[in-house]
Amino acid sequence: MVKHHQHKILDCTIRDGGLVNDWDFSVEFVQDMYRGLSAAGVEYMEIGYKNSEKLLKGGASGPWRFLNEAFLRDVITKKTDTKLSALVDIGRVDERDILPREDSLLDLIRVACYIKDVDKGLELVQKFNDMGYETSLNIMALSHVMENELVEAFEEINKSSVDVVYIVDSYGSMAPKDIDYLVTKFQRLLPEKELGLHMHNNMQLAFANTITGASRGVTFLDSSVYGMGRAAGNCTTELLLSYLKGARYDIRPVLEIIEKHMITMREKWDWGYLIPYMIVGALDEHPRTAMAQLSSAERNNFVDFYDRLTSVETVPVTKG
Ligand SMILES: C[C@H](O)CC(=O)C(=O)O
Repeated sequence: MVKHHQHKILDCTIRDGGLVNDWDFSVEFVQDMYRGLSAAGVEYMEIGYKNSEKLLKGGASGPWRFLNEAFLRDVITKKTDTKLSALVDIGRVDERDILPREDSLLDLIRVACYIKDVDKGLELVQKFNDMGYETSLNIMALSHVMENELVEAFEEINKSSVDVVYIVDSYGSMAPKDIDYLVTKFQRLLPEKELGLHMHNNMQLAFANTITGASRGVTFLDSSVYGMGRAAGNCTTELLLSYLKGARYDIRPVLEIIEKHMITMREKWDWGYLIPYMIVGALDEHPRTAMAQLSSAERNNFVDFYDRLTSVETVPVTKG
């Protein structure tokens, strides 16, 4: 078994799960989630996005997409040892919306970016660090990143103040051998940074990938309760808690959240093991086509969907 004490579980159900249901979570659910994760010993809960409504052509989304500090104080009336984090996207966050850490309930701000925007991501990181926050840089879609792009990014990251650098498998296409390879590379080239893993479950490997990273010394481990996250979802919090065990963790409060809230949610919204998500994971592609397929009348025409994605006319041109 992996020693648990160096790891920090970061549960991102509200943030990543919000991509499934347009952040249609009740306050009661989020409060139960925070209480349950705290009782379970989970170190961080990501309570949403801190993007700016002004910078996004919104649609109707719940408040967890554009977190507001006053609202947050009404929801989280008693802060526990479980720290709170929020995610921001490059170009979608208005830094003026972010209070200094001492005036905020948030502890950690995570900056999501693609490899081409690492410089912009690090500028934001610097600002948030200066405001007193813990920070992470989450490099998305790593399965599409070229070696030379990574090496260039590492040079900038090494010079930066970022605390944690995340390996993100946005397309859920990675396997444990890829995690081995990437973690070894990140550890060698970013010796002073803590590492994190955010895995999607298209190939049903998110848990295997996460514990592979944990056994290699990755400290920040993302998960979501009942795997609720975009498309095939994430490594599940309950599996991670059971596997890492130790005195600090207790799975029971998380089972309570699932029983009370998430069985009905799973009936209402699609996430998890669905064939179109498996297909895009196997093809190492963004899940948007699978999400569109599942919202259409042809949702179960798997063969046609597969043929469309693999026919020569529709195969995207790859770089290099
Ligand atoms: C940066 C986040 O981890 C974004 C995300 O969920 C992704 O899969 O990409």
